[in-house]
Amino acid sequence: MPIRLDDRDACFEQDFQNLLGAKREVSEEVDRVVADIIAEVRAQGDAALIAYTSRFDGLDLTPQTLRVSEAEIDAAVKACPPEQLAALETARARIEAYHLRQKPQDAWFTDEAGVASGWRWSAIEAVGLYVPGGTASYPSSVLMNAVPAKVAGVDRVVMVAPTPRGETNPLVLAAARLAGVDEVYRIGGAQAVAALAYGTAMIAPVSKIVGPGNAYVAAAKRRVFGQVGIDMIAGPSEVLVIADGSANPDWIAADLLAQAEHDVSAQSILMTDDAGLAGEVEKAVIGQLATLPRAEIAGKSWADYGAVLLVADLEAAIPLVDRLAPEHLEIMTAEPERLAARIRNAGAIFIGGHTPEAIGDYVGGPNHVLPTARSARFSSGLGVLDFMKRTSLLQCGPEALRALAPAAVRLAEAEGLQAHGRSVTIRLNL
Ligand SMILES: NC(=O)c1ccc[n+]([C@@H]2O[C@H](COP(=O)([O-])OP(=O)(O)OC[C@H]3O[C@@H](n4cnc5c(N)ncnc54)[C@H](O)[C@@H]3O)[C@@H](O)[C@H]2O)c1
Ligand SMILES: N[C@H](CO)Cc1c[nH]c[nH+]1
Ligand SMILES: [Zn+2]
Repeated sequence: MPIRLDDRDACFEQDFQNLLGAKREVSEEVDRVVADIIAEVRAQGDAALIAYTSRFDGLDLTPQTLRVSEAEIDAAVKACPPEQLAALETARARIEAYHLRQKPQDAWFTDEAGVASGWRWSAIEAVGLYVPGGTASYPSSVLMNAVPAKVAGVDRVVMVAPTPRGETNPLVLAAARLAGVDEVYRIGGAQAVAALAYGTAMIAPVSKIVGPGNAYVAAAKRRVFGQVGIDMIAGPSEVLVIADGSANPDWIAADLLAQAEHDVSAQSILMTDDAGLAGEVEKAVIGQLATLPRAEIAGKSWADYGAVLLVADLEAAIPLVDRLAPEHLEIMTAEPERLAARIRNAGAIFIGGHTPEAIGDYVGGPNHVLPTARSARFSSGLGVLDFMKRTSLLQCGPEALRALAPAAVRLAEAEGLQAHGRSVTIRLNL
């Protein structure tokens, strides 16, 4: 059973802190394993990739078969049912339209001192996309990673995705083709992250790695940060549903399970001011679990990490939501917009009972790669800006330089940096 907390109980604050502190993805053991894997890939390159893929994914590869060939992608596209390809194209077009609006503007202006300045955005040259594939395959995550990369103008988009026992969902490859991915490798886990970061004989390194994955992937991204950029920590999925008595308990249960079925480490939480609704949702979860093919995963996630939080009133829920900083927040209350406007920390907000998070997973338009493990306090979902960087620009003519020089020279003196001062004054014949 999931834990139940009530903000009217004396022990609530302690129990809530325990909930916040529960480690679902970063264990020292996982981190130790990941450190060894990264070291091994750096030392042994493709041989290590092949050995780990055999061990963790049950797939025997050679250096030549690490990469998925264009012919295999052609065959995969042909193997996909047309209605699945059409759904994929619907999703791609909607994701592209949403992300096109995120494209940033360059700027160039001259101020009152006659100094011209501004900034210019440019795409990162080579980016690695991690597409999870351990217990489920994610064509939708291919689109969510690759479409904004292409909108940003990334030259080389490299995708890695594990294929346990060599079984590939053809729609994953079709999505890669549709979104314009340039290279696809059938590797996953920490070893794939290490290969993207450091390169091997067969895989040229990239400058940034993005995308979600399990605890091993999240730990590896943390470890390679600095060698390459990373987007965020997008680990095991989470949903927090805030609901009042007006909400439908069956809908809530379905949404809690939709997240729980991702991973035994996923987390689904219900927060409500209605104890009757809480009980009905718990009952509905048990009923719906019985009919789910992934009941084992979803049931374990719900039992180990699920939670039902009772609050005296919904006003009290707002600071608790901000402290939880969930990946996904669903609001099913009488006035969901009012509550949504007051939340600061959430990766994505789904407003009203007719906006299930699953619509956002596939075809809503916004990105489904979102910060987990409370990192929505300081980071955002994947977007076009993650694939770009900003260069600042500055230009002075003789008059502008003369206008700025005195303050610059004084600051150089204050910092004891003579050469700095001279590099200004030498241009002014002072
Ligand atoms: N936040 C998001 O945007 C988002 C989106 C989609 C999926 N997800 C999450 O992505 C995750 C997908 O997980 P997954 O496991 O299905 O696929 P995955 O691709 O993330 O991980 C599979 C890999 O994990 C490695 N691994 C497994 N057990 C290992 C072990 N004992 N030691 C070392 N390495 C090991 C293997 O290399 C394997 O290839 C889920 O947690 C899901 O919730 C998150
Ligand atoms: N809910 C996941 C993000 O946490 C994304 C996803 C992909 N497919 C289904 N769901
Ligand atoms: Zn999902």
